[in-house]
Amino acid sequence: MADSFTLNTGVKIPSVGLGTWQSEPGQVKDAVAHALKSGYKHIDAAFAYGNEAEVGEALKEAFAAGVKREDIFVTSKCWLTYLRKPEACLDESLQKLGLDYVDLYLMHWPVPMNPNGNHPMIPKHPDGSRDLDTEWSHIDAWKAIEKLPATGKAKAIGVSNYSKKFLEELLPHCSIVPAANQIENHPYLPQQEIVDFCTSKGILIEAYSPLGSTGSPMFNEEGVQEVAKKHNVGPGTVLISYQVSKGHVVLPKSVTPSRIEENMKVLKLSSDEMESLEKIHKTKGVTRFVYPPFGVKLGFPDKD
Ligand SMILES: NC(=O)C1=CN([C@@H]2O[C@H](COP(=O)(O)OP(=O)(O)OC[C@H]3O[C@@H](n4cnc5c(N)ncnc54)[C@H](OP(=O)(O)O)[C@@H]3O)[C@@H](O)[C@H]2O)C=CC1
Ligand SMILES: O=C[C@H](O)[C@@H](O)[C@@H](O)[C@H](O)C(=O)O
Repeated sequence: MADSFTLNTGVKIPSVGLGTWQSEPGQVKDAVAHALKSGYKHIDAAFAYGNEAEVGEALKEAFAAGVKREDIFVTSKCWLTYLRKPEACLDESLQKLGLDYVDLYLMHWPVPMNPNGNHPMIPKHPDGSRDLDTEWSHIDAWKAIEKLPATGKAKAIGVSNYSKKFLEELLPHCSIVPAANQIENHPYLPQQEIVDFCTSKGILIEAYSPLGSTGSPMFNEEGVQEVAKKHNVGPGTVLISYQVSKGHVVLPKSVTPSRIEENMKVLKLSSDEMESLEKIHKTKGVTRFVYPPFGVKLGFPDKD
């Protein structure tokens, strides 16, 4: 199975990366340290996760112990209240991570939010709805992000949570085609439409919430369990291997040492097994586990 894929910049990206969303301060440093000791070469971080300083502590210790910066692939993401000035968000992330550059920098969602609202991260209107920056489009945001590779602070740039509809809007305006689109992906949400579109444009898919997010609900799916039984592995290994078999980077999150190790295991699944996993959503229905209430249509067929 592929240990890495190649971005449209020509740079390799390790196929499995450690997720860090909701990895609590007090736990995330140990999780990243354990992952790096166990052989992970890829960490998925974000400004919005509020834990990049601890991720940075683990990286710093690993580098001091002999791990080379150039052997680790680090992703961060520009938060939505910074989409008018992404370099400022990147600078804050770099400072916290203790790095001079990230390997990949993503627009977290194509939804600019008011940078001068009542909260630095999730500004809201008095009625509780999210306070969006309606004068700044996701295309304006991408144009600002396109300036970052020239600074040397982001080796590659990409997007996250882009539907086919939004990418079709964006691509005609791009000087740099996004290197990746990080989207939710698992057998209840294969998103084949956006996957095929990205593949046709040379945009690599990164699968987030591959286990179904918090509490790994996809572990309960019988179709996944059946394949797991055949290989005498846990359902997580099947869910992770499913993504790598599809040519996707996969980003399982865990703060539990044994799970962090388990999640590195990638199996070759047969075409029959892949077919059975691909079919699950047709009978069990489509489920999207991560969909914040932005109050805008993001163009995903299951949400329109
Ligand atoms: N771009 C975006 O908008 C988004 C990006 N992401 C990225 O993708 C990553 C992964 O997605 P996420 O939503 O965190 O969810 P995951 O699908 O990775 O599931 C994480 C959950 O599964 C549990 N778990 C992990 N491994 C195992 C295992 N082997 N056995 C049993 N349980 C397990 C974890 O528990 P525990 O930690 O307690 O072990 C946690 O509760 C994120 O951390 C983030 O980096 C995620 C969502 C949105
Ligand atoms: O990466 C993880 C997710 O996208 C997360 O950052 C968002 O869902 C955020 O909590 C929000 O409410 O908008």
